[in-house]
Amino acid sequence: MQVKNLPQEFIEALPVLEQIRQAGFEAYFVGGSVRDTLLGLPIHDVDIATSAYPAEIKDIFERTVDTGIEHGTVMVLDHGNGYEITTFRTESGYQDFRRPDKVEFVRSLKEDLKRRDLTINALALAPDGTVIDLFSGITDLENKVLRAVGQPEERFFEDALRMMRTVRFASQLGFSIETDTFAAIAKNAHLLEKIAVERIHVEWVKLLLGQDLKQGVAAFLKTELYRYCPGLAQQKENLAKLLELDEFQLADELACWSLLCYLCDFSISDAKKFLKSWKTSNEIITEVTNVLTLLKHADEPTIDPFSCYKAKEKATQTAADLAEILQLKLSKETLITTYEQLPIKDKAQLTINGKVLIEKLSLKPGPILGKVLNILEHEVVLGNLPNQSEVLLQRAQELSKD
Ligand SMILES: Nc1ccn([C@@H]2O[C@H](COP(=O)(O)OP(=O)(O)OP(=O)(O)O)[C@@H](O)[C@H]2O)c(=O)n1
Ligand SMILES: [Mg+2]
Repeated sequence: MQVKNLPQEFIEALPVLEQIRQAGFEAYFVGGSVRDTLLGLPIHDVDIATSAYPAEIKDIFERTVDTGIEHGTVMVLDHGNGYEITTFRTESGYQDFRRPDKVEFVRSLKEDLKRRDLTINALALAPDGTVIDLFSGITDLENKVLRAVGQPEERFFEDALRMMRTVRFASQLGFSIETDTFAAIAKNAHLLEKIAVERIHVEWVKLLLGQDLKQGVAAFLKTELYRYCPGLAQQKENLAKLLELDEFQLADELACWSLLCYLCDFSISDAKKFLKSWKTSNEIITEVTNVLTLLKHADEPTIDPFSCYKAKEKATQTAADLAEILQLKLSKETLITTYEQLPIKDKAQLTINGKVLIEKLSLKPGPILGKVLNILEHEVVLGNLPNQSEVLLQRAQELSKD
């Protein structure tokens, strides 16, 4: 097969491949960018593989950085963008199911491709556009099949994360998993326990953001990979609720975690523990908490404006999107409109503040002042008082006397 029009990202990298070839070595584009090009999808990282050893690459180019020299990866800076160039390699002795005991550099493209995870990821693209397809990856792309290269179990023993990658691709691409590959995942799902949660996290979020999430989730459940993910072992039925929903597409990581926590019916403190076990960022934990607090009103037709004010824009938008996906009684429109109609979105927008109250009303800093400000904020947010300084000062005066 021949790719006629190379994507711009590849065209820009051609001088790098050309320079390696002129030095007498082979060089190809490999990995996800080749797969995505053949699928007509945008590409995000350009990986280059070569028969030249790292030391040889460093001789060929002037500006290089040892970004992953022990795996055979050198970054070349000579041609504008930085390009990661990895020497063809084979690996052996995966005693811990995640890293090879030994990486060996080789001169043969075939040796390199045959230790890659899936046939659709084991394609190489030559600078002239020729696709090197040694494992029928193109047929699998056409048939929308995810098939491990060679013996599936061997590939998953090499790196157990590949099992999560496979279900992630099922979701991203809407492909089905070939029978033997599927059976090998089901048999070895427990090996996922050997994998760092940070790596599983990346795949899990990509799975949930996939356009064919149901396909990915169905495989995740059926292979029982879920049993070896943090906090999900007891959640089979709740996860299966994802399969019952109408078609939907999640917007971002916050939506993913919020939806999960909601479907699992986690309390705020359970949700925090769950998210911590996945090592999500503190920002995600805070925002998910805000979304779940809003969704406590899921069965009510309206929501009080102060709840939206407290949750802020991002969480309200996310709760609104989930309200639509879950077809809650509390509708998307209600959440959005309630937020948009807030007289103020932030305390800083109040026409008075502590300093003003101290100056104009001779109030003293302390709990009373704080309480007065809170009441004013509340009443302005609820629309009970206009956000006008004279009105607020007058009300503050009354309140401070109480
Ligand atoms: N556990 C892994 C990770 C990666 N690869 C190989 O390395 C390539 C690049 O890996 P990576 O960028 O992590 O994944 P992509 O397949 O490119 O997917 P994405 O589009 O998400 O980057 C893969 O295509 C595959 O050939 C592999 O065999 N096993
Ligand atoms: Mg990639």
